[in-house]
Amino acid sequence: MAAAFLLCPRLALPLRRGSRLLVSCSASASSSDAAGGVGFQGKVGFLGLGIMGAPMASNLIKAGYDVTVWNRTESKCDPLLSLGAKFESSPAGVASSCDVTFAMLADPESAAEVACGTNGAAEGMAPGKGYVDVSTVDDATSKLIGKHITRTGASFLEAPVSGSKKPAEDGLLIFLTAGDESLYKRVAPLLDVMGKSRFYLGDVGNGATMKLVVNMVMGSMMVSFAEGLLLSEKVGLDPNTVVEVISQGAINAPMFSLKGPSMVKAAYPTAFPLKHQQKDLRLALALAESVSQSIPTAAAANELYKVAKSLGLADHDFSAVIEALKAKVQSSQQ
Ligand SMILES: NC(=O)C1=CN([C@@H]2O[C@H](COP(=O)(O)OP(=O)(O)OC[C@H]3O[C@@H](n4cnc5c(N)ncnc54)[C@H](OP(=O)(O)O)[C@@H]3O)[C@@H](O)[C@H]2O)C=CC1
Ligand SMILES: O=CCCC(=O)O
Repeated sequence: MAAAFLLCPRLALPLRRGSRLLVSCSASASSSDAAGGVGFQGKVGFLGLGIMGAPMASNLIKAGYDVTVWNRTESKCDPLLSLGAKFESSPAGVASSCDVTFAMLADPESAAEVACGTNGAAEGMAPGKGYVDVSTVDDATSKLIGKHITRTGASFLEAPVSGSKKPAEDGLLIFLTAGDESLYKRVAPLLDVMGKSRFYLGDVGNGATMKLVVNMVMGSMMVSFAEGLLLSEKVGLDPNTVVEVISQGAINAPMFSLKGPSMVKAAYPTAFPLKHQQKDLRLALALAESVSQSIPTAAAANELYKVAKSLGLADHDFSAVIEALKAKVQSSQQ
């Protein structure tokens, strides 16, 4: 059914328009966007300048937007300020001085604190403004944040992202949005600066849930890959060849080709911190529990990420989970 597909110009891939999903893709911030709007007019706030937030905000500044930033550790604002960003000393200050404010925080606790706490973004919100939370959280947290924002008269959109540090730097993220559809359309030009595609998934909670499902799969895939690399070494194969063979076959995934060579060298330069992957598995397990769904593979993977954290690897890349497997092998040999 040719009519069911859109062609994404940046990917040259067919994208399916499902009955509930609106999948859009557009090439630049200033061009007309696929939702029918024009480039975003107004001031943009950005809260949370970690591995993901810093390059996302940086891309907005480079695209010519008027961006105001805040980060708990203030010094992380400096590189953005040298690119031309403005600074506010609290999330409330950013929200009150901007038309739309994005937030990219570590976890449910920090996302809720920054949005709803003292001097939080909600204190600076008002009718006509928008809040877009791009952090990975659970649906209950997203709904809580949405409630605090919308009771000020402002609009709320959740928009967690697929894609890691490099796609964030390259403006190639995938946005999983849900919530206020008119805010979605309004910020589409901004999403298109930071990403290569965007999904609108309906009610608040659907974006958060979609993100957890995707990261649950990713966390388990990484553990399985790590097991394969270790097993190959144990039986006398070259794990580099395993990476190469996998890259040419049906189970090829960019993640394996990207992380495999450094995993073989026991190097884990952080793109996606292991502590965040474990957080996502923990949240996915709670999600599964809420609907009495069994996810035994993800549960086993979660245990390994917990072991890796206890080994001091929380801030390493999540591929460092292979070290938890190595530790298990060592302890079983003693
Ligand atoms: N890295 C990745 O590949 C991806 C990450 N994500 C998700 O995006 C989010 C951010 O990830 P990432 O940038 O990697 O994480 P980082 O750990 O690099 O950054 C976390 C950010 O949250 C802030 N923060 C943490 N705790 C608090 C708090 N209590 N109050 C205020 N601010 C706080 C940090 O501030 P400070 O600088 O002061 O510590 C920092 O700005 C997470 O939800 C993650 O799961 C999604 C897709 C990919
Ligand atoms: O949440 C992190 C996702 C990382 C990725 O999609 O590569």
